[in-house]
Amino acid sequence: MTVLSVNINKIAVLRNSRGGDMPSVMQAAEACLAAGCGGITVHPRPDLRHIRPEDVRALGGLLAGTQAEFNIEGNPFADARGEYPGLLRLCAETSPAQATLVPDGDGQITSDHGFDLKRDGARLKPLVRELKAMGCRVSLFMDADSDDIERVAELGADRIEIYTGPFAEAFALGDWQQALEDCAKAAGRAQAAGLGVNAGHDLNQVNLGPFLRAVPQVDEVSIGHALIGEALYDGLAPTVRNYLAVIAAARS
Ligand SMILES: CC(=O)[C@@H](O)[C@H](O)COP(=O)(O)O
Ligand SMILES: NCC(=O)COP(=O)(O)O
Repeated sequence: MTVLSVNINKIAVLRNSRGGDMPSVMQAAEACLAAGCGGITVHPRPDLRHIRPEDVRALGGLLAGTQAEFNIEGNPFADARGEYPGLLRLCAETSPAQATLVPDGDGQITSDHGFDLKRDGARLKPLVRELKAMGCRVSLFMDADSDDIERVAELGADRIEIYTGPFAEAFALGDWQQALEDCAKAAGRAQAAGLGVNAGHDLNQVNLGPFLRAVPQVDEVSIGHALIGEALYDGLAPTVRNYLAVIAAARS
């Protein structure tokens, strides 16, 4: 069954807008876990606009006592600049089940592209090795139409995360067959190369079912923006359960 990992960045955005601890990132994670999600995802960024290092550490402690997976996403190159306790240091401190490396620029509003491994492969390789030595599964954020999928395995990583933003955008416009085919092809190539397949970005309760039916290899979806938005109307636990029902229906 495809695992649902809930990205709780947006809980932190709301909290940070006032300071204090309302809404609580920890309470939100506990509610998602109690509702049956299989993991919690966070994507700390150097500007600390949402999830902060202390959140990552506290979540690491919470997740360590459960069967659920902790997935930390982020740009591993920010560590080298020493500006904040970046992805590798946070992984060393919290031992997540999975580290997902994403080639974000610091100023980006959100992630909008996967790795170009011809450019970044050589400097990613030692970082992948370092994370694997910590015991993390390593996933690389990749565009669905990338011609570098097999290279992910050569770098020693375990999975790709397909960047589903273009599919979600095409779906909203009602013309999504090509984007979906690109995702299905990327998943097939990853599987043939011995890699697992994750997917995420702008997935929601409407586009998730068609996506999963077309891409049967998907091990995990990480979903945040839409899920937290929908939870404002329906509640966090019912919304998580709605996503689990979409996944179960697509996999039945
Ligand atoms: C890699 C990815 O698609 C997500 O991690 C997404 O970028 C969430 O980060 P934000 O909440 O900062 O948009
Ligand atoms: N890896 C994708 C993720 O964690 C959530 O992305 P989004 O649902 O907030 O767009």
